[in-house]
Amino acid sequence: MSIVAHNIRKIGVMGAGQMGTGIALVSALRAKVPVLLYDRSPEQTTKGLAFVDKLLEKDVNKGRIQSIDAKEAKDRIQVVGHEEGIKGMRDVDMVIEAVSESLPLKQAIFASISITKIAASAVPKDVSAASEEGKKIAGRVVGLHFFNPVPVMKLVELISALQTTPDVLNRARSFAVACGKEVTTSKDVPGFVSNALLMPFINEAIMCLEKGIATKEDIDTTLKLGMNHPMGPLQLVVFFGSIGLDTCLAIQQTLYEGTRDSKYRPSILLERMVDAQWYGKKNGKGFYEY
Ligand SMILES: NC(=O)c1ccc[n+]([C@@H]2O[C@H](COP(=O)([O-])OP(=O)(O)OC[C@H]3O[C@@H](n4cnc5c(N)ncnc54)[C@H](O)[C@@H]3O)[C@@H](O)[C@H]2O)c1
Repeated sequence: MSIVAHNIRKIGVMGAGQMGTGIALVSALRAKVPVLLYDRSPEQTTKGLAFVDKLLEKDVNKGRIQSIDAKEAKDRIQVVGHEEGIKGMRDVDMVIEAVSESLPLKQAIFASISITKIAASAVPKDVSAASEEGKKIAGRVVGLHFFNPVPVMKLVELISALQTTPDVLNRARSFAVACGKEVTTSKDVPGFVSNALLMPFINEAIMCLEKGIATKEDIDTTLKLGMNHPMGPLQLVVFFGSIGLDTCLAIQQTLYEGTRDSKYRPSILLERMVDAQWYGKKNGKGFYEY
């Protein structure tokens, strides 16, 4: 596939949490694009910038980049002040949204985010989604699914909404490539490819444990040594640190409800673990003790 020029001269990143700062960093360091970073919490922005400094310093110390590259990358990231807020993002070619989900929506993270729905909601109320103007507005929305930690994980999953124009899709792909990522494309389905495969895999491993088919250690060892996975599914389920079993359950429930396919039924043991508030690494107790 030929790569089109992304023609992105400046980006805005909304949210300076784990994902937002990672995205700002790869955009500034790899794609060498100026970044405007905005977070509703100034403390979070300060924390995010300190994290960027730490990662750049580590790259320099390990000889992966020169200190001049680190300095230039850092200089490309500018914080949008609180007074300006979102309006400070006016003159950018692309805005990447990486804010936390609101609590009711949090239930749906990763699995239910319909890019098509987000694109439709970009159309102002007084404009018809079927009009030329409506299609043009919604056509500019595209899904770029980065993985945590962004500077380390090599993948970006690219998701086209029903409305996304081919030009926007191609430019988004080029941008992700410029950020040093490999890009895969997924249709806009619950979980995209990544979580539609990963979550049932983890859920099935929990079902094996629930049915007493094998011990947790044996389930993990089977996949590690037999299939060369870097870690077993019950270790992986909490590897994401801040995520945990509660989020896994929410994703699995969303896959189940979003597809109405019984193969996605969440394991009862997973539900009970969450009832017990044993979420994994993030609070110290899960299938293993942390
Ligand atoms: N952490 C992961 O492993 C991971 C992986 C892939 C996708 N995601 C998704 O990426 C998004 C961000 O996740 P994260 O882990 O970086 O979360 P996070 O909680 O670390 O950071 C989110 C940031 O968004 C800010 N924020 C919230 N509402 C805002 C608003 N209206 N305007 C500006 N800033 C706002 C918060 O202050 C916070 O700093 C979420 O939607 C999450 O589902 C996360």
